Amino acid sequence: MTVPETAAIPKRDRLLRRTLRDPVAVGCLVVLALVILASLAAPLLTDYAPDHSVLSDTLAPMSGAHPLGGDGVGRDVLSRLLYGGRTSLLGGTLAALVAFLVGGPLGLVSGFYRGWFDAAAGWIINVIMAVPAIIVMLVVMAALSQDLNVAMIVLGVIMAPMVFRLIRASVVSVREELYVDAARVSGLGDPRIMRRHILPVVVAPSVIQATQLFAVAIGIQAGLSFLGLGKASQASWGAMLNDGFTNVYTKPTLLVWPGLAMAVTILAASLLGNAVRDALGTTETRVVRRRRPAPRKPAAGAPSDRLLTVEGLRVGYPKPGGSGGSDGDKVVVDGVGLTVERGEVLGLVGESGSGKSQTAFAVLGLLPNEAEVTADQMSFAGKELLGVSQTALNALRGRGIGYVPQEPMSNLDPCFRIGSQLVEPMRQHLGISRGEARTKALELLERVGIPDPERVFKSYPHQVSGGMAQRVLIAGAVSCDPQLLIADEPTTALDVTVQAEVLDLMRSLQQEREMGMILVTHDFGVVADICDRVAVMQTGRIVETAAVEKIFASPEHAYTRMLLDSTLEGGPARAALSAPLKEVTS
Ligand SMILES: Nc1ncnc2c1ncn2[C@@H]1O[C@H](COP(=O)(O)OP(=O)(O)OP(=O)(O)O)[C@@H](O)[C@H]1O
Repeated sequence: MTVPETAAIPKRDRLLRRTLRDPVAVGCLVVLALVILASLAAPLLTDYAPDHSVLSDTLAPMSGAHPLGGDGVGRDVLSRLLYGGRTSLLGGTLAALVAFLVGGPLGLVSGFYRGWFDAAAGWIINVIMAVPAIIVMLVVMAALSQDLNVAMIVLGVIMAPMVFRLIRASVVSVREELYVDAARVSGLGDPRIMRRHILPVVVAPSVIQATQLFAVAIGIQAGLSFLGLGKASQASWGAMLNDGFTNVYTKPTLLVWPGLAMAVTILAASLLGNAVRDALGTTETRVVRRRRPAPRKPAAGAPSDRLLTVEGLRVGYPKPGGSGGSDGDKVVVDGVGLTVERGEVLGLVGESGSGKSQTAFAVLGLLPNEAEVTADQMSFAGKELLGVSQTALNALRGRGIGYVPQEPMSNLDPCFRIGSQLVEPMRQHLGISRGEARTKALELLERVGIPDPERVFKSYPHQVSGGMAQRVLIAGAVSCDPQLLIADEPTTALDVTVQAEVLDLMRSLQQEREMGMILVTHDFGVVADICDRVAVMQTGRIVETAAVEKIFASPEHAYTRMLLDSTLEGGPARAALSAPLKEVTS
């Protein structure tokens, strides 16, 4: 289990540097820069004001005085082209900016928090979309202002739904990623999760959208001025097109210059957007798992060594098309009770679908929003877990309760180096400096058996093996010194030889730190290796809880016997561990 030697760690180049490697992007940037510079430098490049009209220059040919000639009313075409560029660039920028200012935050909050805010924002967005854009802009211009910039601000509001939908969809897909859940489990708060995991994913589609909106807005603004709207003193490419059409038979070149300017600007903006998207790369979406806090009873006083107390835990989901009442729920955890003492490992075993993960997620507060969670008691170290705020849960997760997931790769954010994913939760929970967190992270990586911690620290998740990634997650889970570790089938996704090593590591960490641990598994071999007590689950209920020796020696429940029989008959022999196994009798 080493980082592949051939996989040199690539530099995470800055966006600009990566974009500049694309010749198309460089060409587009040059074109846009020239258009912007020429518009800004208009007073230096021409002596004529854009609305200065000289009768004798009407339809004047190209000359030294008028390099692009005169238009239908004797104005200098070059001057109007340059000053018109200002109007178009400003209009495009205003519309895109307003669309993002309105749609961006709404999409972010809606996608992240969903619920009533999402419903209300969706309703407002639908109303905006139902509004006929051109008519509204015509009315605004006719009734309120002849200023094209005002029309562009209105256009920005009208285009905001596009931004809203794009950003909301991006946020919804990424907030359901396992690594976002993992960040939550490690106790990171919403603002930090949003900044680190959500915003980077939103940037790429936003850049494309911004360039498209910019281009569309330039086209619409030209259309408005082509119709004769806007102040007469406000030079624009659309007004130039209008003048060109009026004189299309006598001087068709009047159409060429504004048409060319618009085409080049819009094309450059669109191609630049594509190039930036390519430089940013795309993101994939993965498995869905969400969480929900639920209301419940206050915690009763807990014995001093008792870490976790769960009594009467019930998790249900509304059946599709059901009435929504608890009677119509599909119950997946039904009256579960369990306890974990300091330094104790509790195995939670059962067949697939028996409710083991749902029980673990209920304790972590990571169940989906639609889950109905109730319990007579669910407390950690005397603190109630049900019905508490997300802030309180965030403070607890990572620091009080650590979590080791089943699939290591999907629980690491592919966009960030491993080191940064270890350092952030430590800085937040332990209040230590970046340097201290880095040192601690390197020590932890070494402790979990990673041979070259410096190198792995700087690696991206795709550069390490599955077993290595699981070690990284174990290091992360114990990094803030939790009292309780919840491990959900931590070795299932690993190959057999690595499974034994990872189990060995978890056991030694648990013993050395005197952590309580819940080990979710369907493997009695794992139970024998590592657990002190076992709770056997069948169809959402715990049917038997006993010391591991007792379970193997004299299982009481028929289901436990059936599970043991199926495990012991012809099951593959497990690899030997470096630490001694628990003595079990069968
Ligand atoms: N969001 C959900 N909506 C409805 N039912 C769900 C949802 N999530 C899980 N379930 C159901 O809950 C039951 C218990 O699932 P759980 O994941 O806890 O099983 P498990 O014992 O951990 O199995 P495995 O070992 O396969 O993970 C399953 O029948 C599953 O289909």
